[in-house]
Amino acid sequence: MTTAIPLPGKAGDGFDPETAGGSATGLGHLVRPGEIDVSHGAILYLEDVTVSFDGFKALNNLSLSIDEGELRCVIGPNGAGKTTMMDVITGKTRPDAGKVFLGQTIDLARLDEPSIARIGVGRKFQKPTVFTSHPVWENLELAMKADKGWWASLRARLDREAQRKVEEVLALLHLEPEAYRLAGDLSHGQKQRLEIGMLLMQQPQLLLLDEPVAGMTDQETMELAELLNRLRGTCSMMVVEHDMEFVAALAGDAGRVTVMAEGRVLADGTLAAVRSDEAVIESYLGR
Ligand SMILES: Nc1ncnc2c1ncn2[C@@H]1O[C@H](COP(=O)(O)OP(=O)(O)OP(=O)(O)O)[C@@H](O)[C@H]1O
Repeated sequence: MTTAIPLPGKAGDGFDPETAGGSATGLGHLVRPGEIDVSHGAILYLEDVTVSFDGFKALNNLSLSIDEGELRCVIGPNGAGKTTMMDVITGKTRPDAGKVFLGQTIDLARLDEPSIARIGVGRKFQKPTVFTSHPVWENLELAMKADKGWWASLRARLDREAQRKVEEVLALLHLEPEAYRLAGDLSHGQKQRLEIGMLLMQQPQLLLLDEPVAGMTDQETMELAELLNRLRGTCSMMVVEHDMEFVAALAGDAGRVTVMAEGRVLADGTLAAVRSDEAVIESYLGR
């Protein structure tokens, strides 16, 4: 199955099918703009990824894959390499070795940060970054317009399309009553939800969330868990988090949780399985 995504696909936009696609990787065919090949089920595939900082291996032969539509929680002690992994996926850090693929054919290790964002990988950092002096709805509209290369030529369509999309995302975020408030006046939890909404405006295929509930109240934490659960099926997600209540609300009984330690996967399975894993108890969760 292939999934259509809005790609700019024009000269000079940083996306190069020759280097992104199959001819460069030996996978047999080129990636056409607008498609992510998830025919083997995986939206993200990392194999033996290593990143060294002055000889220290922040990632040490890290291998993992995420299925299309999956919501994967990643946990692990400080310094396990979770942020470095996200840096590699988003093109912020180049791996010294290993494979990093979006779908079957898009070699992320060969693309720069803006190109990776544009082909559908959205990233949410820990701190919310919203346009505080603009109303909530305008933050969403601006996020859509930020994808300027593609939209500029579709200006007439943009207004209708943007309005529909803003309304849809506001409803999804449960921020309709706040639509006309300044983003700077929102609570911390609402700002975090708004920023996720800004990423959704760009229709990501894969959303990476780095410790999204840090600093949130319990209620805000559960509201965010509900939002991410509502997003299931619309995009694949990887959530790095230390808050185990939040992880439990996302993973449920059957969801897969990956535990990282020392730059690699220490354990992987249901939350109950990793919680009872001796190595995980030893290195992270404690008794
Ligand atoms: N730019 C860098 N230069 C040197 N060392 C780095 C750099 N970035 C990360 N590291 C080191 O790599 C290791 C992994 O860091 P990383 O931030 O990826 O871990 P983490 O699992 O995200 O931790 P936390 O849960 O605290 O956010 C750490 O020991 C960190 O000090």
